[in-house]
Order: sequence, then structure tokens, then C-alpha cells
Amino acid sequence: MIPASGAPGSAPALVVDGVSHSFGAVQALKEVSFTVARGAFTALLGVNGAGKTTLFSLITRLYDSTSGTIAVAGFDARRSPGEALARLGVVFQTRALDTDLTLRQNLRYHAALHGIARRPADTRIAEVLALVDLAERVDHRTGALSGGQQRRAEIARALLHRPELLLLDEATAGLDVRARAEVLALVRRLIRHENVSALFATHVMDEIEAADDVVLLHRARCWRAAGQTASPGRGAT
Ligand SMILES: Nc1ncnc2c1ncn2[C@@H]1O[C@H](COP(=O)(O)OP(=O)(O)OP(=O)(O)O)[C@@H](O)[C@H]1O
Repeated sequence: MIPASGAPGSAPALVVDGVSHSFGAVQALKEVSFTVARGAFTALLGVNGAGKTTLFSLITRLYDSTSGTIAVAGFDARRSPGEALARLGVVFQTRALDTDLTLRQNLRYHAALHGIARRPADTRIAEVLALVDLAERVDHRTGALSGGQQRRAEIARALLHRPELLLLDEATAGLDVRARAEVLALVRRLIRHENVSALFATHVMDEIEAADDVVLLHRARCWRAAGQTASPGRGAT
């Protein structure tokens, strides 16, 4: 049995336990259970339609789960949504930056959404842009950045409030080989140096390394949770 949550501070970055979700007759997730350990790169592998985005929508509270529990850094997403969401940084499958605004304007806007005052926001913006290697682009319109730079800018945006867990939904989709590699290397570097964990949804096997934890979603079920605290085969058919 996976604990639904643990003492905040020592709890896993993410615990998903027995989560199911349906859209009418379509069951998108069936009894999905897995854990993202602190400091882990966990790949959420699944073909289109496997349920990855639905799972992300449940973790981020866009949808309410019809069964099971989700805990972010020990905070139950349903009972303590504010605490749970404050510890999440999300890079959505669809682009989230305003392409007419500069990188600085975009990041200031998102910092304000997180309640970060202007001066600390500007300090943090400089920090996160340095982390993603875009410091010199701060006054560039984001629409003028390359696809890979835009993804890195979105990762910078997700880091603004110092989350403990990054959720990345197909963050490399549409990028060329080099830009894909840069995004992956960046996420792995952040895990090593920035005290953050990552759940990285992808359908590309090549993006997974031997040391990664892998959660395989197939036809709404979690088939394998290598290196996880979940029992092997739990939730599998
Ligand atoms: N809003 C919705 N209404 C009805 N069915 C939906 C809805 N969203 C997702 N589904 C269905 O739920 C299942 C899981 O979809 P989901 O988008 O979570 O998969 P995915 O793994 O993220 O795929 P993709 O990589 O294509 O986004 C699919 O059968 C999909 O058609």
C-alpha cells in the first residue's frame, strides 16, 4: 500500500494511489498508482490517448479525481490544494507564454500570479533565466525565440515559485533532435542541482535513460513502475 501522503518535508515528491477517471463512457485512467521519489527523473511513458494529460489534469486539480488520492510533497491535492499546487511547477503540452510579450514581461506576469512582489520577482527571473541559459534573451519577444528556447522559457516560468515537483507534458514535442536533447539535459541538470523532481510525460522511448524511473501508462492502466515503491504490476491487467 502506498501512503496517500507522508510528513511534508520527507514525503515523496508525488504519490498517486488508486486514481481513476472517466469521461462519460471513456475510462481514461483505471486504478493508477505510482510514486515519484524526491530527486528522481520519472518518465511517464505512454502512446497518444494513454491517459497522460488526464493524469496531469488531476494532479493540477483541473479535474477532480473520482477515486484514489494524489499527494504532492505530502500534501493531499484534494484536502490541501493550495499547499499541493504551491509545490508544483507545470509545463503544459500547449504553449503557455504570450508570444507578443518579452520574456521578462511574461515572467513578471506569472510571478505576480504566484504573489511574488516585483523586486524579488526580478531577482528570481534573473536566476531562472540563468538556469535555462536564456539570460541574454530577457528583453526578447518570446514569439521571436526558437521552439527549444520557448520550451526552456516555459521551464523557467514553471520554476519561478521554487516548486518541489516539475510536471512536464510532452515538453519536447515538435522540437528538433538538438533542441530535444537540450530540454532533457536541462531537466536532468535541474534535478541534480535545484532540489526538484520531475514527472516527464513522453511517448518517445529514446528520451528515457537507464537510471530513470519509468511509469508506463497503457490503455488507462499503469503497467509498470520500475524503481518505484509501488508493487510491481499494481493496477496492471
Ligand atoms: N475532455 C475529454 N472528453 C472526453 N474524452 C477525453 C477527454 N480528454 C481525454 N479524453 C479521452 O481520454 C483518454 C486519455 O486521453 P489523454 O489526453 O489523457 O491521453 P494522453 O496520453 O495525454 O494522449 P496525448 O499524448 O494524445 O495527449 C483518451 O481516450 C481520450 O480520448
